[in-house]
Amino acid sequence: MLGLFDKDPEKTQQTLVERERNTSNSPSAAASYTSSLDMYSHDSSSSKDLKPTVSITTLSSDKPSFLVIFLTALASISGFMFGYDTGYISSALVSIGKSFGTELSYGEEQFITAATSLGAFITALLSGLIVDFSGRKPLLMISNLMFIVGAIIQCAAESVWTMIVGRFIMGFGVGIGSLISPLYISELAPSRYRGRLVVLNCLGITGGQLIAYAIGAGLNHVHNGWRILVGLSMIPPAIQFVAFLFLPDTPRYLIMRNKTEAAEKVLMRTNPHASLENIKLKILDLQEEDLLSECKNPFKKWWNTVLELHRVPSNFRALFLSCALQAIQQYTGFNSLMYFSSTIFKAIGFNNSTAVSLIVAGTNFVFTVFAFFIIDKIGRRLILLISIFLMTCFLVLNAIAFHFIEITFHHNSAVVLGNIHTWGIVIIVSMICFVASYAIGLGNVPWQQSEMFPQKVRGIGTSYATASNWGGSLIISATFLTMLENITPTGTFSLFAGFCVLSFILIFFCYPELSNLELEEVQELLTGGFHVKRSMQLAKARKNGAPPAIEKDTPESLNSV
Ligand SMILES: O[C@H]1[C@H](O)[C@@H](O)[C@H](O)[C@@H](O)[C@H]1O
Repeated sequence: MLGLFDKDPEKTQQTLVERERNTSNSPSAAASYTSSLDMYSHDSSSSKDLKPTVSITTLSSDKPSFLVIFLTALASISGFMFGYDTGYISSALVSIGKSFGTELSYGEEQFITAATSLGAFITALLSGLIVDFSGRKPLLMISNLMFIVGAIIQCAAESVWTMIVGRFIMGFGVGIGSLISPLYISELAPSRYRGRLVVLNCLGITGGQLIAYAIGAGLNHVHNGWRILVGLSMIPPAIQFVAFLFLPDTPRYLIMRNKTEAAEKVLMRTNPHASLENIKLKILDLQEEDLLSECKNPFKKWWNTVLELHRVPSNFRALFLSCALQAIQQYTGFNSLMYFSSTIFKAIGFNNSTAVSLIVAGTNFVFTVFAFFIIDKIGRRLILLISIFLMTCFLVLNAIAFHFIEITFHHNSAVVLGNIHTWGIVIIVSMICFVASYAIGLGNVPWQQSEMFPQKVRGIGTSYATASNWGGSLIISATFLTMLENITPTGTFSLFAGFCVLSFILIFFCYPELSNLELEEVQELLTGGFHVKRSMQLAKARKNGAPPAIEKDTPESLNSV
């Protein structure tokens, strides 16, 4: 199972025996920090009988240390930039046109908006290929430079094409940040708080969108106000860049690069209450997990990793689930509201569209805060199912309400025939409820993607998933208005509702509960099946503080869901 056992069985045996001894010699440490989750048959009483075993060291069940919270907040600046840069464009578009001499055409507006998603799509894929060589931190710092260069080009832009180039380069930063920030956070976080800490990054995204909308509304009537809006976006990446000059990379990455001492230092600083003994055990866990990737030629190493992502069934299950969740997040239509809410609300006769956009972004933010408090308690699976069930209900309500409103859509503008009436109110209320339902679950859980992959394929696996997100975002933003025109709003929202129903079924049968598990445990869970039932028992046991009672698994029991 782990490469360790294939390569040097004697050393392996020695290590494991030593670990057994360490743990039993120090019962208090073992009780407070260490638990052994043996997913496969193993008789610990006799070293001769040791078989492949995963022994997971839980460093601490305490709250995350100050350093972990600080690093999470700092990494979440990337989330903020993601939100701000995708958020400011809707208000900037209103005034940009006049600065370039003529009003922007519909196509130009689409290009300017989509350039960022396209740039993000490209770098999300590319940075996955290099993240295990370059490190997490340097890539985040490169994304900071791209944010700044992109913003400078836009601020100075005198033509549409310069603007598009600036947005495209900024998109490079968004793509890298959206991949690396949750990865960095989840590799540092204690397992019990991982969900919440990754949601902090989502709070950054939704907060960034809200602030961009608010500042955009404030600068609406200021001459060249959009340049100020874009200029302000340079401050957060500059702060992140300088701070990261002095801060560490993740222990998991440092182990991959054989920097054991540096990893030990980081683990000690991020887990101040853990004993040195347990830190060393944790390092052994991480080294065991990394052993298979020992290979001198970097290209071969990379290629082996790609092969392993696709060929090892547990990795492929992780890939399937993480890409599916990101695609579901986009294809169920939330961003159509984020980008086009003013168009929709104008269509039903509600003229203060800026206020409505602010309400949409505000609801998204407030309910992401709510998700922050409940995600590790309720669990990702249940919260996702509730979220998608509610989204379906509100989408259906929306589709019905639109059926009773006469609207004609024509070239990015909509004309409502008649006055706003009861059905208009139903649409506004159900859309806001739809946003709230999305934000408590589907808006966040897909970004927990890093936890599904073992260390070795985590970089590439999460980059596929992030690219699925940006690909979906690109497609929805490019087709939504066309869909409204061609298949009517009722048809469009029914289509999104249909996606929701399919997604619900997929998640119900395939998505295991991963909260409270160590990152190293998750891949074991995905071995031999999705193990949905088993995952729920395991997560519950972990939540209650007790290491789960391990029964001996046979291949058959592992195959049962
Ligand atoms: O998780 C985020 C968040 O929900 C944003 O509001 C949305 O615009 C993004 O597309 C999504 O990935």
